[in-house]
Amino acid sequence: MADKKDKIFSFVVVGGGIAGVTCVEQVSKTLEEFDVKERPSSFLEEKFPSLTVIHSATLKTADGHVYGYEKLCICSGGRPKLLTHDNPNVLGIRDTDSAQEFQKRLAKAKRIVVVGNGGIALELVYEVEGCEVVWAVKDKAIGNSFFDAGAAQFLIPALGTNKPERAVPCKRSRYTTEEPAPWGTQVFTAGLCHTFMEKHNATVVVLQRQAARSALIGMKGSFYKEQSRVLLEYECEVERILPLEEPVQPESGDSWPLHVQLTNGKTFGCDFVVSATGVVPNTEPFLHGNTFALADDGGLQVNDHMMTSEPDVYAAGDVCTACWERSPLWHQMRLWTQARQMGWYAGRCLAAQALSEPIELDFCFELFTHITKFFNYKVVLLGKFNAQGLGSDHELLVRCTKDREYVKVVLSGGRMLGAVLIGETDLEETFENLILNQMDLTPYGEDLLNPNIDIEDYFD
Ligand SMILES: Cc1cc2nc3c(=O)[nH]c(=O)nc-3n(C[C@H](O)[C@H](O)[C@H](O)COP(=O)(O)OP(=O)(O)OC[C@H]3O[C@@H](n4cnc5c(N)ncnc54)[C@H](O)[C@@H]3O)c2cc1C
Ligand SMILES: NC(=O)C1=CN([C@@H]2O[C@H](COP(=O)(O)OP(=O)(O)OC[C@H]3O[C@@H](n4cnc5c(N)ncnc54)[C@H](OP(=O)(O)O)[C@@H]3O)[C@@H](O)[C@H]2O)C=CC1
Repeated sequence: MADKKDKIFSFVVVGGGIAGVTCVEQVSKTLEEFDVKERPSSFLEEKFPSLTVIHSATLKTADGHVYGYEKLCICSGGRPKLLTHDNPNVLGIRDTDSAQEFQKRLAKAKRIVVVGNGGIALELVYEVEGCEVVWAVKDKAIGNSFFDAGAAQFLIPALGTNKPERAVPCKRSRYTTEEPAPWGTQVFTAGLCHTFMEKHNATVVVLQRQAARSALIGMKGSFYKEQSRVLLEYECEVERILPLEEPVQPESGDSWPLHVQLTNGKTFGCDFVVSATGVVPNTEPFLHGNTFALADDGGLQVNDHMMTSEPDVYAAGDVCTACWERSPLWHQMRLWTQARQMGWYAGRCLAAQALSEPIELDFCFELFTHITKFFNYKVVLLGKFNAQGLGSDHELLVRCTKDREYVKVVLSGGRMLGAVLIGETDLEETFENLILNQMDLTPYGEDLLNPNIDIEDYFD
C-alpha cells in the first residue's frame, strides 16, 4: 500500500545543523510575504499531479509519518569516517553525545591514542589535559589538512614545555637553502618546501601541553594531574587494534585495556582510540529509492543553484559536494563557515525559484576563506593557501617570527593566489583584496612581506 502523506509543505529542510538552520532562516526571511504553511495533499496533487508518483517528493520520518514537499533541502551533515565501526574503544567526535561520551571516557583515562591529522586532532591534542596522548600522524608534519610543513613547524613549540618569554624574530629561517632577506622573509619554491618536509622526517617528540579552550575545552584525564604528554608519531597509521586476548609485551609494568599497533612497528597500550580521520557525507538515509548523483567523496552533487540531480531536491553543508564550475580561488572544505554559506545560499535559491526570480552564484564562493584557532593562535587561510592544484607553477614568500606569527603567501605569475596567516598579523583584509583583484605584485618583490612596510597603507 502506498504511504499516505500526512502533510504537504512548500519547503522541507532536513537537518538542524548550521546549514539547515541558516537555510530555514533565509527562506523565511526572503519569503516573508510568502505563505509557508501546511496544505492538504490535494493542493499539491492538483498543482503538480506528477509529484504524487515521484518517490522523492515525499519524506518518511523515523516515526512513520510521510510528508510531501514542493522543495526539499537536505542538510544532514556528515558523520565521522571511523577507523573501524565495530570496536567500542574507537571513538569519533561529531556531536554533543559523542563529545560527552569522549569526556566521560577521558576522565578515567591515563593514555589515549589520537589518529588523524586534521581539525579535530589538532584541537584535541592541544586541549586534552592530564592524560598522555599518542598522536599518530600519517604525514611528515602536523595539520596536513590545513597548512604546510612550515606552519606546522611554527606551531609545534606551542605544544612544548618551555615556551619562550619573548618573541624573537627569526633572522634566518631554518627551512630554506636560500639567502634570507635582511628582515627574515624568504622566498622559496614549492620544491624547496618539499625538501624541508623531507628534512623534517621527525621520529618521536615528547612534549607537554598546556592551556585548554573551545568545545573540547577542559578535557581531563585521570593520570597526570599537572601535565600531559603528547607523543608524536609521524608517518604512520594504525596497523591494527589488538584483540584483548592477544598477549602483548608489557611496557613498564602498565596494563592497558587496549593495544594499538602502528605501521611504524610500535605498539602502544591505551584506554581508548580517538579516530579523528575525517567525515563522510551523511547521505545514506536518502539514497534508498532515489538516484542521486554522488561525487567521488560520496557527497550529493549540487549545481550552482545547490540543486541535486533529483527534481526539487536541494542540498547544503557537509552532505553535499559543490559540482559547479568553481572559481579558481575557491575549493570546498567541510567547515562550519562553508556549511553556513551554503545553507544561506540554498535558502535564497529555494526562495528565488518559488518566486520565479533569477539568482546568481553568491560572491562568497569566489574566494576560499577560513578563520580559526589552532594551538591558541589565530589562523587565517585564504584562496589556494597550500598552493592546491598549482603543481610547481608557484612561489612562496614566507615571513616567520618565532612564537608570534607565520605568514605565507602563494604567488603565481606575480599574482597572489593564497595565504596562510598565523598569529595577529592584521594582514587578512589587505591580502584578501590582493587575491581578489589579482594585481600584479612583481614590482614589490619580497617587500610584500617586509614588516617595516605598512602593507595596508601601501595598497590603499
Ligand atoms: C569536533 C568538531 C569541531 C569542529 N570545529 C570546527 C571549527 O572550529 N570550524 C569550522 O569551520 N568547522 C568545524 N567543524 C566542522 C563543522 O562543524 C561542520 O562542517 C558543520 O557543522 C557542518 O554543518 P552541517 O549543517 O552541514 O552539518 P551538521 O552540523 O552535522 O548538522 C547536520 C544535522 O542533520 C541532522 N540529521 C542527520 N541526518 C538526519 C536525518 N536523516 N533526518 C533528520 N536530521 C538528520 C543531524 O542530527 C544534525 O543536526 C567541526 C566539526 C567537529 C566534529
Ligand atoms: N578549526 C577547524 O576549522 C576545525 C574543523 N574541523 C572540521 O571537522 C571535520 C572533521 O574533522 P577531522 O575528523 O579532523 O577531519 P579532517 O578532514 O580535518 O582530517 C582528517 C585527517 O585524518 C587523516 N586520515 C584519514 N584517514 C586516515 C587513516 N585511516 N589513518 C590515519 N589518518 C587518516 C586525513 O588525511 P588525508 O587528508 O590525507 O586523507 C586527515 O589528515 C572536518 O571537516 C574538519 O575540517 C574540525 C575541527 C576543527
